[in-house]
Amino acid sequence: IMTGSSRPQRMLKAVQKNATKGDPKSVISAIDSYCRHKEWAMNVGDDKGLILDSVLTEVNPSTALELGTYCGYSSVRIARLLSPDSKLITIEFNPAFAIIARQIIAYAGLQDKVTLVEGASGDLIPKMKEQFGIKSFDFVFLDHWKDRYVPDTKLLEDCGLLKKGTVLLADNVICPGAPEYLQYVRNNPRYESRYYPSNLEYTKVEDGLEKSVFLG
Ligand SMILES: Nc1ncnc2c1ncn2[C@@H]1O[C@H](Cn2cc(CNC(=O)c3cc([N+](=O)[O-])cc(O)c3O)nn2)[C@@H](O)[C@H]1O
Ligand SMILES: [Mg+2]
Repeated sequence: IMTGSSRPQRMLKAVQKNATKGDPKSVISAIDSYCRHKEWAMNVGDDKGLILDSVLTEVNPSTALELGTYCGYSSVRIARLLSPDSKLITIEFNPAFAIIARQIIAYAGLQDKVTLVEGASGDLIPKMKEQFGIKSFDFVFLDHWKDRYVPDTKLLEDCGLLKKGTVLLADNVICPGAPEYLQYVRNNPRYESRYYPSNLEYTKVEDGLEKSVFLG
């Protein structure tokens, strides 16, 4: 049996202790402060989070997809910026993480804007149209296993879930790195790609986000 708390459980405790219920901004800063000062965790973080915010504000998506929920930090960052009738679908296959993410998303008061689906992205993407009535996504945030970025991007294309102008934003393209993904989107006439330099969450290590616009 597993005893003691997990890192995600401690992160949730920090939110419950330091954030204000229904206030997404306070949830974000509670997690950032905990992960910067107490215990590192693989959230996109505050530095790259500002880039995520600015791309989201520019795109203003009606339907957004996130691959790799983890504890819900970026789900909260994304959902807080969505306009009233817009939705975020976030896919997470680790049930222990999903339980925590649901609580953190609910603590921020964003449960009505976020649908967390448990399972592997490769299995769930083909079900998006029929199960969730999605025609196409306006925005996709990739933050799951780095070797799934290319296959899942191809799957989104093949399932007709990308339309002209859909923006893909990929985390960790430098650290831990997603070299095949950079190769794929940068040498592909169907994408217009741009790199946003930053640093790995809560560290001075170089990392960044790759923004790729699907040209149809
Ligand atoms: N195919 C998949 N489908 C659904 N969920 C998935 C899938 N692969 C991983 N996940 C989930 O993403 C969550 C978070 N996650 C992300 C990664 C990959 N990301 C990293 O490994 C990472 C690693 C560092 N790092 O090591 O410095 C920094 C980061 O920002 C990262 O995103 N592994 N688990 C986990 O809960 C996992 O179950
Ligand atoms: Mg990441």
